[in-house]
Amino acid sequence: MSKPLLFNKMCALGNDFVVIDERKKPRNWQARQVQQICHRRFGIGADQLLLIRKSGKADASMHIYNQDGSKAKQCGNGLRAVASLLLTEKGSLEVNIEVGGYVHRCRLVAHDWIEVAFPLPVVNESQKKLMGDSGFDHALEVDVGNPHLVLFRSQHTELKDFDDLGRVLQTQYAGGINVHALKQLSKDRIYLDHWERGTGITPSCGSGSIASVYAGVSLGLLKPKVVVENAISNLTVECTPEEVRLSGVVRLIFNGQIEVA
Ligand SMILES: N[C@H](CCC[C@H](N)C(=O)O)C(=O)O
Repeated sequence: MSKPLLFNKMCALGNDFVVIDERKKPRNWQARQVQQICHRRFGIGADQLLLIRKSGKADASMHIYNQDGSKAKQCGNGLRAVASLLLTEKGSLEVNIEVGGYVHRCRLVAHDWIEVAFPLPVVNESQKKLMGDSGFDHALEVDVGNPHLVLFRSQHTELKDFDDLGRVLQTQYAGGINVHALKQLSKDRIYLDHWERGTGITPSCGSGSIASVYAGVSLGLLKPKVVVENAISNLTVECTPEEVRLSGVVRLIFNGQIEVA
């Protein structure tokens, strides 16, 4: 029998993570092992598995697997979760975490409120033919280190069959895409629904919130600082000329150990 792995179960507005510290000994993860850990009946249950590893240029690095075992290149809420653990460990107000070569500055704002800084995303008009009678006014593709499709819907259009739409869109993008439906409530407030690649519908998505606000700002629809309402609670996204800051609550739910076959 293999040695049990210690884990922390973290939650950021319903976007949930299993975090394993591999700074001493990284392991080679197989997709089925990730699926087992993230499974909501046969495992711990999570949208993503996050691995903390050593970094040559930051306090630590974060590596991400989606619930289906695929690798992800970025995870904004996950970064806030890992930052929260490292901030407690370090007993400081700031920690630097590397993801895919970029070093993110992560800050403790208040008790369980964590802010992380991201480089400016890259925005492109979507060339896909999904507007038609879909009820969306606009679609932008946004790269936040991982790929996002931001769909702008009018205040009065009901969001129908979002799970089906998310699934269909995966077939239109090589490698899949994270999908967000944005409802603008005012110049500094939006509501977001999220469909994450490798996971499906989830109540919140940090990189998706950054992508959505940045897309809205680049269209001139939003102010640089926006409250993002999600199904459960709110995040704040602030765009400056140099970076985008994502902040909100993140909580440690429980910790334990699991055997991975
Ligand atoms: N939950 C994450 C996003 C996971 C993205 C992943 N599904 C991908 O394949 O890019 C967040 O808070 O940013």
